[in-house]
Amino acid sequence: MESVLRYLDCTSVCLALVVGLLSLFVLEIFRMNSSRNQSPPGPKPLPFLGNLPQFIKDPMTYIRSMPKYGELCSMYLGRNPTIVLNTMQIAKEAFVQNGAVFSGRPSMPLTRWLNKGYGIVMAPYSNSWRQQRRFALHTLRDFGLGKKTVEERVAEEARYLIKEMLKEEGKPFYPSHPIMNAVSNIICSIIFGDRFDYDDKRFAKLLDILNDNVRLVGSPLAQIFNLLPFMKHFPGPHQKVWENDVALKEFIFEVVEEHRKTLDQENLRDFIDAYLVEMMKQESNEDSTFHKENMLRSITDLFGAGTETTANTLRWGLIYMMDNPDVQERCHEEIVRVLGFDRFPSTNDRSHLPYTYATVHEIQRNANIAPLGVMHTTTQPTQLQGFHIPAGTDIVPNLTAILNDQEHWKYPDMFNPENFLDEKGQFCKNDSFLAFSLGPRVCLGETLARTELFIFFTSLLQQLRFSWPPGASSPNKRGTAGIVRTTLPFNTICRSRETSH
Ligand code: HEM
Repeated sequence: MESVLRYLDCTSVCLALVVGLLSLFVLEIFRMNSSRNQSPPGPKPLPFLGNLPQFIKDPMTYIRSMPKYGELCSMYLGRNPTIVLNTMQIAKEAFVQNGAVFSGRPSMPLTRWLNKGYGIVMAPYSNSWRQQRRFALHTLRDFGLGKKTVEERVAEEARYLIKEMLKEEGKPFYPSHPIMNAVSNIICSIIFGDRFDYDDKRFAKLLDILNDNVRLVGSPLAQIFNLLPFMKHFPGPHQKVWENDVALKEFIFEVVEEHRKTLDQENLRDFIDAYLVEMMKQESNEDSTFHKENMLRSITDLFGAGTETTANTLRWGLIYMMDNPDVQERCHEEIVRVLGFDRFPSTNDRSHLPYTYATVHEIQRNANIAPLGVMHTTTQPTQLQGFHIPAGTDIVPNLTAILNDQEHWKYPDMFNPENFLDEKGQFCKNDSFLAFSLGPRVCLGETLARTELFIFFTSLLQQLRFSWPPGASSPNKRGTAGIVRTTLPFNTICRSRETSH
C-alpha cells in the first residue's frame, strides 16, 4: 500500500510539473504573439515577417524569399524581433562601417548557461572577447609557421583520409566519420599538438558528442529553452547538451593537465602551451582574461567551429561532385595536368588550378553551411538606413540571400563553377561570396578553412573518383537546418584513379 501511495505521489508530482511547464509554454507563446502585433523598433516600421509556421516547415525557402521584403526586414526567432540584413551592401554598412555597434552577441539563456560569456564565438563584445580572439588568431598563425606548416599538415592528413577511404574501395560507405576525423585532426594538431587515428574510439565518441551538440543547439529545443530558461532545473533533452558540454571540457581539461606537467617554456608545442605561458605571464594582473574558464571555452570554440563547418562543406562537396560527374572529371584532369598523380597540392597551386579553385568556391556557395551566419546584437542605440535600432537588438546577416543574389551571380540557382570564372577561364572573385561573414566578428578560421578546403578537395580528386552507389540518388539538398546546415546521411563509392582509368 505504502509503495502504491509513493508511486501515486511520484506520478502526480511529475504530472503537475508537466502541466505546469506546458501552461507556462502556452502563456509564453500568447505573450510572444501579442508582442508581435506591436511594430518592431523604429519610427519607420520595418517590413515584418511574422510567419513562423512557414519558417519551421521550410526554413531555406523562407530565408531565400526574405529580400522581397527589402534590404532589411525583421522576424521573430524567439522572444525578440530579429533584424535580417538581406544584401551585401547593408551587411557592409552595419558590420564594417559601424562594426563596434553591430558586433555584440545576444545573451541568450542557453548560451549563457553553457558559456557564461567566456571564450570567443558567443562572448559579448568586450575586452575579454577581444583578447581571446587576438590571442587565438596569433597562435593559429604561429603554429602554422612552425616546423610543419598547416598546408603540409593538411596534405599529410589528406593522404591518411584517402588511405582510409580506400579501405572501402568499390563498396558503398558513409564517409562522414573519416572526413570529420581528418578535418578535426588539423585543428587538434594546432591546439593539442597531436592528431587522432580514425579508429580511436575515444576520439570518435568526442566527435559524436560535438555533432550531437551542434544539432541540439540548432534545434527547436534551443528555442524552447530560451523561452523557458528555468527548464535547466528539470530533466529533459537539454540536459544532454549540458552533459555533452561537460564531457568535452573534461577531455580538454585532461589534455591541459598533461601539457602542464611537460611544459617547456622555451619550446612551445601548441595552442595549449602558449595559453599556459600567457596565463603565467599575466598571473599578477587582477584583470587578466587569461584564466581556466576562458581557456576551456576558447578551446571548445575553436575545436567545435573548426571541425563541423569544414567537414560539412567537404561532405556537401562530395555530393555535388557525384551529382556533377563532368565537373569532377574536369577538376581531376586539371589537377593531374598540373601536379601529376604524386605531388601534394599547396595553396601556391591555386592560381594554376583555376577550374578546381572555382569549384571549391562554388561548393561553398551552394553548401551555404551557415544560412543566417551567427547572431549579432547591437551594443548601443543606432540607425541603419533611417531606421532607429535600440541597443540589444538582434541582427542576422542573410548569407543565403547574398550567396544566391540574382543580381550578382551568373547562375545563382544552380551548381556551376562558372560563377567564379571569367571569359578566359581564369578564377575571378565575386564580392557577394560571403560564406565567412564580415567585420570584427568575421570567421576567425577563414584562412585555415580556405587552406583546408582547397588541399583536402584537390588531394581527394587527384587520387579518387566518387560516384553514387547503383540505384542510389542524391539526398535532399535541404539538409538539416540548424546553426550549421548539415548534409543528410548518404553513401558514396570511391575508386582509386590509378585502378579506375
Ligand atoms: C567552411 C568553413 C567555415 C565557415 C563557412 C565558417 C563560417 C563562420 C561564420 C559565418 C561565422 C560567424 C561570423 C559572424 O558572427 O558574423 C564564423 C565565426 C567563427 N568561426 Fe568560422 N567558419 C568556418 C571554419 C572555421 C574554422 C576552421 C575555425 C577554426 C579556427 C572557425 C572559427 C570561428 C570562430 C572562433 C568564430 C567566432 C568569431 C567571433 O565571434 O569573433 N571557423 N565562422
